[in-house]
Amino acid sequence: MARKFFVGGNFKSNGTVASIKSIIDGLNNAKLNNSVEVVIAPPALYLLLAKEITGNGVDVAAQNIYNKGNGAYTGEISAQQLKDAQVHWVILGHSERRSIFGESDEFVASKTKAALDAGLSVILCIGESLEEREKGVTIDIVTRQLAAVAEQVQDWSKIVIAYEPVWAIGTGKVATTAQAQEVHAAIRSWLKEKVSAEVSDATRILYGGSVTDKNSKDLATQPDVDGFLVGGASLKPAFIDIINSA
Ligand SMILES: O=C(CO)COP(=O)(O)O
Repeated sequence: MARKFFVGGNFKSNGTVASIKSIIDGLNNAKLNNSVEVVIAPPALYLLLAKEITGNGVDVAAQNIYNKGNGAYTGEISAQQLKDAQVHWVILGHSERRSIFGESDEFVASKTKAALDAGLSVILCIGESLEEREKGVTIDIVTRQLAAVAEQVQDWSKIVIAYEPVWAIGTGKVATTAQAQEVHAAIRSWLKEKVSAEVSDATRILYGGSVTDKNSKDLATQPDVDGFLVGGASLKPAFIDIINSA
């Protein structure tokens, strides 16, 4: 089955009203390949602004939710609130959430379940650290992260997986096309074995970690690379070339 190429822009905790308007203006005025699904994730404070001004077929994602509904959870945003604000996507399990904020595989899985239950679509991030790669346990780590989700989630139709090796995030050290393809293929086999052949075939698997307009074309040639989750370069005009590299 043909999987629609997907490019996400994770702005992380970057931007101002002015700079986010200017990035979105750039996207609105660009000629974007319409066979690519594009989703940008500004910081939560700017989601409504982004929703209001983003056009050109580009959608908007949050970078996180809490796993409970509305209630006494100071500082958190619920899946229901995103739904109410017509934000249809959320990034979950990003390595910065896992490592800086101590989110466990189970917690990420419970947030994924909460998001799906509310009708949101999820960009689910997984990936190994440098130490884990050097120990040769990359596939064990990513499949452990996926297995935690599979314990709480049956329907994978609204999940896009982003493989983001931690050692490649924000370091300028991009995975080689072979390294990316090897892990993406392993993720797809795992989905086939543990979920279903249909889900394995249909699920988009994005690569993330130092993607730029210089390396995106090569990475996009790999059979199991169905798009990108872009950090730093999503804040720059080069993001448009990355979108169009499919
Ligand atoms: O973490 C990332 C996207 O979620 C990748 O970040 P960089 O593209 O800045 O390496």
